[in-house]
Amino acid sequence: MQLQTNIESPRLEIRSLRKRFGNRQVVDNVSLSVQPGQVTCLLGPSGCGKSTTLRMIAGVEMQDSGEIYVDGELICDTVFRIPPERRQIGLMFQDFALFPHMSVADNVAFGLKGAAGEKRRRVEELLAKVNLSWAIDKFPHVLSGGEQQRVALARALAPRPRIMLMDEPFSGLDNRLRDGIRDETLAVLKEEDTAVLLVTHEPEEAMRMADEIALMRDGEIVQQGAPYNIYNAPVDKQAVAFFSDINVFRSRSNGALTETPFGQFLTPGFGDGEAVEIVIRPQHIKLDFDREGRGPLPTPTDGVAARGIVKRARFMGNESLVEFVMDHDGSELHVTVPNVFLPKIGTPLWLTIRRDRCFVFRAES
Ligand SMILES: Nc1ncnc2c1ncn2[C@@H]1O[C@H](COP(=O)(O)OP(=O)(O)OP(=O)(O)O)[C@@H](O)[C@H]1O
Repeated sequence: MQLQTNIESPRLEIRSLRKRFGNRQVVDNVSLSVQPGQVTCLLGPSGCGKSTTLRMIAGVEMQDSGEIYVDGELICDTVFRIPPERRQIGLMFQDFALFPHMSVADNVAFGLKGAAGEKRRRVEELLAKVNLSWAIDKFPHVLSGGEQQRVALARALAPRPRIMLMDEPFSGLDNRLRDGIRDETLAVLKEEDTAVLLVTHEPEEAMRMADEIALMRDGEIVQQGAPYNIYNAPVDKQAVAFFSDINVFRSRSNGALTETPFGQFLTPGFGDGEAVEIVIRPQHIKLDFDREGRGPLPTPTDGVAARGIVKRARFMGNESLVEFVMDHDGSELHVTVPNVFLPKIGTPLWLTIRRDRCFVFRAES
């Protein structure tokens, strides 16, 4: 059956999907949509319900409630259900397993219907797109991991799926290969105008691949938006921490202001005495030298400087990580500095925090 296309609607739309295993709500009220040629990443820690969401869309798992639409057509709710093989959805998983006894051409042609000549043309077209025309008559075992992955992509795309569901598709690959394959895969998927829902637990992968990120936690989508917004306007402390190491200062609001060793922060909307957490990433703390017990003068953008003593400094490749014990309360702060900066243990330095890069949250109980 050919599903009808409704131009107005997203290519994929899921509404309020829920799934429970035993007494655990594994997917809880998940809604999202993906447009053609767009990549949405479901990003979250292991066990948060990403794969279960994908399996419901693929049709291999039934939701307890909620609906799935493709181009505006209902393909599944709790009563009506189009079987998986008729959903025009392509799948790619980490263990993509090509058929070992079939040539590359036969692997790619596997899901294709129609005349032999037509099938051959589609196979050739896709192998050219993934730069594997030379491998058309080879068998999978003579190809590298990255090449096999590209064959798997060609195979999944061959029947022109309207949607591609990818579950950690690159995690089996060597680190050095991964970036190149991700970029090539993305280019081919965009060219084919496929809507992609990609599951990953790696923030770097989501930032690299996604037009939109849906951040998932305990079965729920806690934030959804462009990578830039998710990174720069996180909804809570955990959302900041998912993308990088964090520093947290705790204080209490008073008269819409919160005092910290780094100066005052505006905290409108917080009640008097309410606990506040100010969160900053290590790369947004600036360092300055100690001038006989004094630091730099306060500025409106950086607030007041506070002194810390170097506890440890390590070179990490692109940056150096310096750990401080702060004079004011003995707390530890982590700071990253580009390139090589390895002050001796015990060196006093002054820290200022970029106020525009701080996130102010209600303290979690
Ligand atoms: N068929 C099942 N029966 C019972 N529990 C299940 C089943 N499938 C998944 N779960 C549980 O549901 C939770 C979510 O699993 P899911 O695979 O969706 O998470 P995930 O976010 O994709 O994690 P991972 O990245 O580790 O695969 C897990 O705790 C898992 O053990």
